[in-house]
Amino acid sequence: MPLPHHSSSRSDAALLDILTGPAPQAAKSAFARRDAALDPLLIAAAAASGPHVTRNHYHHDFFPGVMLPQAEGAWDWTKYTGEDSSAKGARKHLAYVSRQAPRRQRLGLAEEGKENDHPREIEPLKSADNLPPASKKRRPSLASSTTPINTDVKARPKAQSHSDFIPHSNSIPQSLPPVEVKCMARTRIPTPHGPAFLHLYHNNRDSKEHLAVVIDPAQLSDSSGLSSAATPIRSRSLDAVWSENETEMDRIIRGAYVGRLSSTSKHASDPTLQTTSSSALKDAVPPPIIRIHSECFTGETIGSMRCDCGEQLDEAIRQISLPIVLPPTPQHPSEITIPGRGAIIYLRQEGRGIGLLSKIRAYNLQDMGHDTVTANLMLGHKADERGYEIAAAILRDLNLGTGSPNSVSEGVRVLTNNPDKVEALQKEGIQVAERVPMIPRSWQHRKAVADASHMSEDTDTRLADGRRGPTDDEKQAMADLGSKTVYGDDLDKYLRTKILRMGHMLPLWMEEPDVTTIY
Ligand SMILES: Nc1nc2c(ncn2[C@@H]2O[C@H](COP(=O)(O)OP(=O)(O)OP(=O)(O)O)[C@@H](O)[C@H]2O)c(=O)[nH]1
Repeated sequence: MPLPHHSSSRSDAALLDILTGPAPQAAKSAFARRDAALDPLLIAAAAASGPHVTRNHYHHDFFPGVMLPQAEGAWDWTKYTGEDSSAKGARKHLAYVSRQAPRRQRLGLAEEGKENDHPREIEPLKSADNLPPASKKRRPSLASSTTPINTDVKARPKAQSHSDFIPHSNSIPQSLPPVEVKCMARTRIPTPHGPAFLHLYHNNRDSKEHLAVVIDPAQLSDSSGLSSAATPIRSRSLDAVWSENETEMDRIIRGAYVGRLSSTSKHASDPTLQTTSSSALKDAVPPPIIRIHSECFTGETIGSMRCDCGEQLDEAIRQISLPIVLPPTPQHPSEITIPGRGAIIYLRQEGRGIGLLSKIRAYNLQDMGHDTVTANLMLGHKADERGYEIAAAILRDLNLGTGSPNSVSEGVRVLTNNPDKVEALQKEGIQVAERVPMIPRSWQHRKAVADASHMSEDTDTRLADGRRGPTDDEKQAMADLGSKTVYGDDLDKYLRTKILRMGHMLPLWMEEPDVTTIY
């Protein structure tokens, strides 16, 4: 059957003629034409119209097929010798020109702004389609907060306070709207430590998809949570009604359901239902553990042993999932064990907010003898460019640590060694009941081995010699505690700098005569 002759195909053909046909005489004087078989500007335009590329992706300069000799129209790079065929013996100088605007311009950075402090340029959230009406209760003032806190901030080294490097939230330009977050989707993720529920968030501050990993047995319960020992951790924005036309299936597909989703069980959540636990055990349940975790491609994806980020993420899921033993009470004379619960807020802040490209450059500086702080400063970055306003907004959306009557708990326990995270959350009105230290696994293993065998003489000698590789006993202990354990000189240097220059609240075990005192 002959194809219908559409006007669009005529205009396409005309466009093709203009692009590839002989240059008309009139145009010659006005514009210089580019009639090369492969016009680099056209290729650049095609590449630029591809999927959105953020500065944290590694696609810059990617032109599909150009490097492949077999690709149609591609330059055969296997024939490239570096010699200029037109000028015998002369070396061809290929100018490399970056197509990226200067970093500040690309990010729209205010002179002293942080990575997360820029208004989102793409599809900003409208408050109308975002959150259900927030509680009228005012956020508790920090000054009036009486919650005991074990942050031990005073113990931070005086020599180089980390807060010198991190701008505080009051440095955010006044013109920025308050942070709003919306949970776009949620799903169940089985992990080696038990089930978790991944929540994906959009926000009005940056164009990154930040995440929350929620661990809470109530996520699998079909009931509203009234009967469970603790109030369930649920996202207000996810459970809200998004539109009048939204069907039950729409809600379920985006994750607004209760219980375990299966072919026979599909129950959309009911945003009007009260989810606060009425259990007598409620007050005995300790505050949930939360961790604010920054993305680290190298540590989490390729198992880099330069940092402990990969193991920290795994360790956080493990610790939050640990069962909680409730002590006996007059109402419940015997111990009760309930599953662990809490959340990890996973922020897309690669390299403490400087991005993967800069972090890779920083690693090269570190290999040349500079520490992680100096390397950042040498590249024109701050030691730490992270902000935690979005993390606090996600915690508020999950009703964690807000202190409001329907809050999951009065406060939260924060799994971190970084005092700045604690301070930042408190400034945002999150009630921090306690800081839980993150002990590097290699230290935990040494402690475990020391406890078990009182340290073999061999290990004592090894430590006295300043060597830090694990013995066979320690390796066995590592296998018991989890396989993703990192150790080595690079990591030791990194941890040392975090303690000495960034104020991280960990004892400097390398200089402890007795390693059993690392706690
Ligand atoms: N710039 C830079 N970033 C790094 C380096 N090593 C790890 N990171 C990043 O640091 C972030 C994790 O920060 P950490 O300092 O390990 O931990 P923290 O989150 O501040 O503190 P904790 O809560 O105690 O773990 C991730 O985004 C990593 O990509 C490094 O050498 N240079």
